[in-house]
Amino acid sequence: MAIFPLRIRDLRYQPNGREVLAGIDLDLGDEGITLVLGPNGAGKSVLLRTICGLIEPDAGSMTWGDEGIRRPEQGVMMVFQRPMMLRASVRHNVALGLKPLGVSAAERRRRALAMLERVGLADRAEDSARQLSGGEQQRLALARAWLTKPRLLLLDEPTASLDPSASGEVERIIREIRTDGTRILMVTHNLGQATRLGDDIVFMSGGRVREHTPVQRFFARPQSDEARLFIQGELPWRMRFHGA
Ligand SMILES: Nc1ncnc2c1ncn2[C@@H]1O[C@H](COP(=O)(O)OP(=O)(O)OP(=O)(O)O)[C@@H](O)[C@H]1O
Repeated sequence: MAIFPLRIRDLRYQPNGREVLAGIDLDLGDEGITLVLGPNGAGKSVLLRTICGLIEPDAGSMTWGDEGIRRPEQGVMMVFQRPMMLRASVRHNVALGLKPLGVSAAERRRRALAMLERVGLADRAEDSARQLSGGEQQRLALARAWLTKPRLLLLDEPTASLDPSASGEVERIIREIRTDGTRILMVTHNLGQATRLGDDIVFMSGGRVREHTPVQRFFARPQSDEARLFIQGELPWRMRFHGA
């Protein structure tokens, strides 16, 4: 079942009256990597969690595909900045996502090992997942999501605490996942990474989407003063937290 285009209209999340999402409008087609940029507290993580179904919005609509499905039953996965690792081997942790899909144990093992090859963790397959470094855990989490062949993958700052080499490895895997046909929506604070990976940029502040433009245009000719100041690293704090 087609889940794109995803159409988000006037989406609001207001816990205790606080406007965390203040009327999000966003359209996502079925291809590419969209990077979500914006200052701390803009609502980027909350938007991803809402799209994933982890947060119930207070108002607005989110419809998937031309049939306007309210929530797809499968095909949407999210990887967090600090991924959850079961107290089990790397291989078991990767195979985890296949269990609910009814894949046999032998096939889960085969596919998990093949996937570990692709993310450069084959030699760690039988090690404890919790002993992996931060970068390796992030690769494991990407492998776990990728194995389920999601249509949409939501990534919340996947390289936030990684060194440049580990970040580069994660970026390579993200590109491969995209080439494999998965649509990606990813939050980052790394503007270099946004230019390397992104097809388009969603710029958020104050719980709203201020711009949604192709990556080159965003950096060459930002439409709003806020985006221009953000790119220059000069967005004043009051705009960061309260919107324009
Ligand atoms: N359940 C909640 N109840 C109240 N406030 C919340 C809740 N969830 C998030 N917030 C607040 O909403 C704001 C937006 O949070 P969010 O984590 O989405 O920001 P962000 O843009 O991802 O920021 P950062 O770049 O720092 O990760 C924050 O001020 C956060 O404290």
